[in-house]
Amino acid sequence: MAKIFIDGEHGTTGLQIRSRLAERTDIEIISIPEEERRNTALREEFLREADIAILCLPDDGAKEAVSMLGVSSTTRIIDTSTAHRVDPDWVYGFAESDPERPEQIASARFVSNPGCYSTGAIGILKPLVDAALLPADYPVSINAVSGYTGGGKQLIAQMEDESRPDYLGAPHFLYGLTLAHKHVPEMKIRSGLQRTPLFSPSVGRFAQGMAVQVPLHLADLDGSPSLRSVHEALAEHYRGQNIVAVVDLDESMAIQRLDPTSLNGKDTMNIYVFGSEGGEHVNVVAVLDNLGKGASGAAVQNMDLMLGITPVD
Ligand SMILES: NC(=O)C1=CN([C@@H]2O[C@H](COP(=O)(O)OP(=O)(O)OC[C@H]3O[C@@H](n4cnc5c(N)ncnc54)[C@H](OP(=O)(O)O)[C@@H]3O)[C@@H](O)[C@H]2O)C=CC1
Ligand SMILES: CC(=O)N[C@@H](CCC(=O)OP(=O)(O)O)C(=O)O
Repeated sequence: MAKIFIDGEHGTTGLQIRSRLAERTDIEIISIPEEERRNTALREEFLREADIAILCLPDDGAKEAVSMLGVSSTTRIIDTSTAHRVDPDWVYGFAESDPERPEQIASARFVSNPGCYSTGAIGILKPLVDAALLPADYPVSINAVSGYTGGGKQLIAQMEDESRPDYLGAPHFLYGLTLAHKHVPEMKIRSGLQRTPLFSPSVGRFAQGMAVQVPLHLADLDGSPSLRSVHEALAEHYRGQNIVAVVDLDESMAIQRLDPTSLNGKDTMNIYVFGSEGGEHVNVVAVLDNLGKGASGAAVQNMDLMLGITPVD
């Protein structure tokens, strides 16, 4: 039976992976006690013992775990941090990106789990670049709102604990205001863009959930496609899998308000195409749970692919 070690299992992403694996009898979880979570010697022992280590640590902790294992170890790694997401030696673990990706993940030693915002943005942008609709030098803007668990234990405490001196009382705040968020290189490279996208993130006073919007000028896309052509390209890309759904165009057209928490607790993502027939613009929006397809759900999906396990519904 494959041994799984979640390094950082007592953090936000780690706990969610743990709960997804709680009922599984086809794998063995090797678990570090919470009070020993920063015991480097014990972590190294568990990292070496595991068949797959899932790193749920900040970037520096993830890099440290990889270097502790060294090249001779056979432990396979899924890293949920940003540390290896544009590293060419790591397989980017977005299984729905292209037809070859599930097999590449299945045979990889090193898999980098996509970021939460990046899953929404790349999930919209890459299929449009691949379909030769979105020019790689298009000046893309990405606007997003995340639930506050996206900021891990630190932001959760700041949003929930009113007694803290750094308590954040805002119902919604913008950040990344200089457009230099750490996810930008990942979004650019993994979407196949040549021009750096403008990314404007924000956080709302809700724990989980996320909406990522990419508004586009139809006339500046290759071939000036219609709204329906953009929808069809996305629907075609995601045909034949059950994680990313491209919502029916007429159904999308009827939506007036979109709730970023609508997929909470699920490991799937919805993509909506908005606009008016014959209009100038298309607004493509992804909704996901930042801790589902945006992190822990995707990590479990990648683990199953690496173990050759087909999940049962
Ligand atoms: N939250 C989210 O929505 C998403 C998070 N991610 C990524 O997942 C990773 C983990 O994030 P998240 O779960 O939110 O963070 P948390 O801060 O909630 O949890 C991190 C955990 O790792 C522990 N830890 C930190 N540094 C070390 C270290 N050097 N050695 C051992 N343990 C350590 C922390 O312990 P302690 O309590 O002592 O600090 C904590 O238990 C990050 O890289 C993040 O970018 C990815 C996608 C979405
Ligand atoms: C709301 C919030 O603070 N979000 C985090 C990103 C979430 C995260 O941890 O980043 P990854 O998904 O790439 O790992 C941030 O902006 O830094």
